[in-house]
Amino acid sequence: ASASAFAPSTSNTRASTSLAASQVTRNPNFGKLVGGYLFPEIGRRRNAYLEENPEMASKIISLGIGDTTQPIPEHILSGLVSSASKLGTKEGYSGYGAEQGMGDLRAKIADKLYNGIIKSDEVFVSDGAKCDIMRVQQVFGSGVVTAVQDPSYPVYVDTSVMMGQTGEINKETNQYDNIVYMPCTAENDFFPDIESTPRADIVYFCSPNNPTGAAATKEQLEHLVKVCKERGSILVFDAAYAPFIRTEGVPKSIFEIDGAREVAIECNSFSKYAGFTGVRLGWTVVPDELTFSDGTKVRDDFNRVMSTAFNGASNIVQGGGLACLDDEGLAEINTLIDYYLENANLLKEAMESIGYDVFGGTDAPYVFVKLPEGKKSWDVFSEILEKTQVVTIPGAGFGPGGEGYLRLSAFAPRDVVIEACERLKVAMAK
Ligand SMILES: Cc1ncc(COP(=O)(O)O)c(CN[C@@H](CCC(=O)O)C(=O)O)c1O
Repeated sequence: ASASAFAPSTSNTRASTSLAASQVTRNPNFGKLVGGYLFPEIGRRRNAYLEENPEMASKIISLGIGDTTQPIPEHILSGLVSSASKLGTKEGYSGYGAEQGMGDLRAKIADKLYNGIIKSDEVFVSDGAKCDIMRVQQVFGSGVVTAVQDPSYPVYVDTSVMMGQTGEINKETNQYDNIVYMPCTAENDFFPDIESTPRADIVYFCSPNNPTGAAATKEQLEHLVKVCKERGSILVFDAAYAPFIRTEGVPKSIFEIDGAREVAIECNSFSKYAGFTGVRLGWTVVPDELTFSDGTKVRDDFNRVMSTAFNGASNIVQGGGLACLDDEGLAEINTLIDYYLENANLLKEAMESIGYDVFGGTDAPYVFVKLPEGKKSWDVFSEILEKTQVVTIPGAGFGPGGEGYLRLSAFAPRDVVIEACERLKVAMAK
């Protein structure tokens, strides 16, 4: 069992202390969430293990959370530093900026990353793709039906629950009522048979995918856009791992697909491009043509959320974003991504060498390992942690479709990846 295997998060337990309870009724949607968010739960279990085994602290290595580890390269760093230094001068100081982002950064994203197929005023600069997913959810509200790939990044489901779009979780299936789960399996190359799934208003689709590592082909994305168009659905395309795509012809943006402007929003991020996971810089593209059933523009409502509930991405960080998109910055990004892709290749080869079926890891920083029949991923997570002190992510944490798999992330330093491969080859040998 996936979610229910989590320790009940504090938000699910009634206050048992003597503190005087407020008279405020709790938002019932938060009570529907089962357990805590996946990644803090991984950290909790890691810490619980270390509490029991303090002597293992120096041995712990992580192939868990997809968090970058390589230092920010020189040119990109100079962008951050010079932006910060400017704030110390009269002529360079700036306060609140446009909530939608600096005009020249919006223009540079549209130009350098979309070759002009997107207009700069359709680009909204933010503090990250995860944050924008919740902002997009706020635009859609509680009255929509959401579809997700299964397995997928847990934020889509959890924010749908928080927004009141769902019923309770079905303890048998580990699926929330009123969410459409689109199975992504080894049998369908981790691309869902969309026609066979019920219509949803909003379809979240991540490619290259977290956790499976599958990068959808042009034909697959053309089909996805076509079905969304026919059904009047809005597609939220999460392209946070686009820079990892190296296979010729595989789209890096949904807007490479004809017709996407009428159906799609794209969330993206500098996190994995440039090691900005802690710097916090992302963007969302909402095309002018995208409208609701009453003809109003989705872009206008997204802009309303951004201007009402957000005061813009940091001016320092946006300076770093501008440097990322210089030729020197783009070259540095390529070098960083190559480094992580080599790590992914090492992980893939190591697990295949001991007889596992391994998916992803080619156009993505995640390797998705098929476990032996009947093995539960949370059990394997614990087994590996205890035997090898390597932190991984159980597939069940990404939805019921992830059960029976393990996600390994390629973001650790090279020597750590090599060490982890050696330990896993010993401990997981069939
Ligand atoms: C598909 C996807 N979208 C967005 C993000 C986050 O983008 P930001 O721009 O950094 O907000 C992640 C990071 N997922 C990582 C980290 C865990 C998390 O974001 O909760 C992971 O899956 O390990 C992701 O996997």
